[in-house]
Amino acid sequence: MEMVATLRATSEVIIVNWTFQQIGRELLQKDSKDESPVPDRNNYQGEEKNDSNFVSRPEKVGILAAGSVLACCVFLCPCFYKKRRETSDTALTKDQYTMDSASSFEVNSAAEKIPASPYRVPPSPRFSMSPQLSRLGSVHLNMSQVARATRNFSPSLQIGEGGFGTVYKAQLDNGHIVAIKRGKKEQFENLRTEFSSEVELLAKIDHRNLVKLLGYVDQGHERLIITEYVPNGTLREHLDGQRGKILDFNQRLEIAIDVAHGLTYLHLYAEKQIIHRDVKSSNILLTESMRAKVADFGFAKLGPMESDETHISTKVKGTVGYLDPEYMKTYQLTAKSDVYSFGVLLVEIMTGRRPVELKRPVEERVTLRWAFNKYNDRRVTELVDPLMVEVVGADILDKIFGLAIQCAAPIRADRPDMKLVGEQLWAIRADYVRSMRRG
Ligand SMILES: Nc1ncnc2c1ncn2[C@@H]1O[C@H](COP(=O)(O)OP(=O)(O)OP(=O)(O)O)[C@@H](O)[C@H]1O
Repeated sequence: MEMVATLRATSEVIIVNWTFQQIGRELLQKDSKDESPVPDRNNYQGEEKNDSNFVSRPEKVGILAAGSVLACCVFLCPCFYKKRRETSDTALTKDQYTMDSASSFEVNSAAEKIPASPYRVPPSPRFSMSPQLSRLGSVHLNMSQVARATRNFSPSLQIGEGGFGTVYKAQLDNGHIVAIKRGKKEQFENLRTEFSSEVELLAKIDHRNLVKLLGYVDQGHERLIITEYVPNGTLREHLDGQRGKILDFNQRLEIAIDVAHGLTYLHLYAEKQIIHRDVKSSNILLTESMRAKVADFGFAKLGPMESDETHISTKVKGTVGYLDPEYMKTYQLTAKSDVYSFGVLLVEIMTGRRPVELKRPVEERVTLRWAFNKYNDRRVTELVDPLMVEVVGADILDKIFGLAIQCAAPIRADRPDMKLVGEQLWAIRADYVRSMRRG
């Protein structure tokens, strides 16, 4: 495929753990010495070396993740080492797709260089929203109204739990159903950034593929974010078969297109560019008609402000397994980091597999790498989620996996932008519909 033919794998990707950066580097360097060059099936100039940390499934953790990631690396490096020796003659870049641990995390690194913006909340011990923000959102509640709506934060109304806090389904006095995210009290100080980030960014966006902010409460020790309620669970739950009917191929394609549209809006059409930084299947919520909305802007960040700036330098945040290796290595964040995560997500949507599955045979544990191998061997039909009943033509699958792999290219310059990704997915869907009509 032409797009994939442009892939270049040239950077050495460094392990997640900055606290133990040096040790991690040494491990990886030792490991990577045994790596064979990795030509892609078309034109892959594989020199990429990557990190090798495994955990079983994505979950948000704090800075301690760095330590656990290193621990995983220490335990699992021998597996990689062995594997690489065993398969040194394969025509595949092992290291390119080894970004594999799966916890959300953040790491202190280079100083943040985001220019001041009228939307950013200045740090303050009491943490209050700017006057501008306090007028945003169409739902204005005080704490007693919130208590009524959530029946005093009744566990029976709890619909989820994340790094920021607990999410409740709530009914307002006017009958509207909303989701209320309540910040964890014990993380009061840590929440300041995440809360302000989420509120500021959500307040500025209005797109059918992005979860809408309706209001917020910042009172005493309460941090509450009120958003539209999206009733049909997360994409991950659907892929796991926890929500009844298994997603068919067309639904999966449409979900991918919706996510691409939501991200395109954030990157290109929002008042200021917004980089989500935590694109993953558990942050994609589905409506009853199976349309997708991107949620959870807790890690989102404004993109470069000046036209001559190519990136912002900032802490590494996100979920391991979906994290852009170039961002991890350089601390340089661009919209292409979301494109990388989207590539991982697209593989997940089509295969049903999480980015990292430790219970699999070693060569299948990193889903992206496994998919790349199959793609390279022209065996894409073996990648399709076995729960999906339809038979999809190899040509269509080839295009989808080719696009996903292009999105997850190790070098950001090789990744398409989200707008192009959406267009490509549309074209693939049109091909698919035509092929269905032909029977
Ligand atoms: N607007 C919403 N409508 C319906 N359900 C929601 C909504 N927002 C969140 N949820 C549910 O609550 C769960 C927790 O959401 P939250 O964004 O707090 O955490 P997360 O994304 O799962 O984890 P983390 O923030 O640690 O990455 C989601 O997985 C989802 O099931």
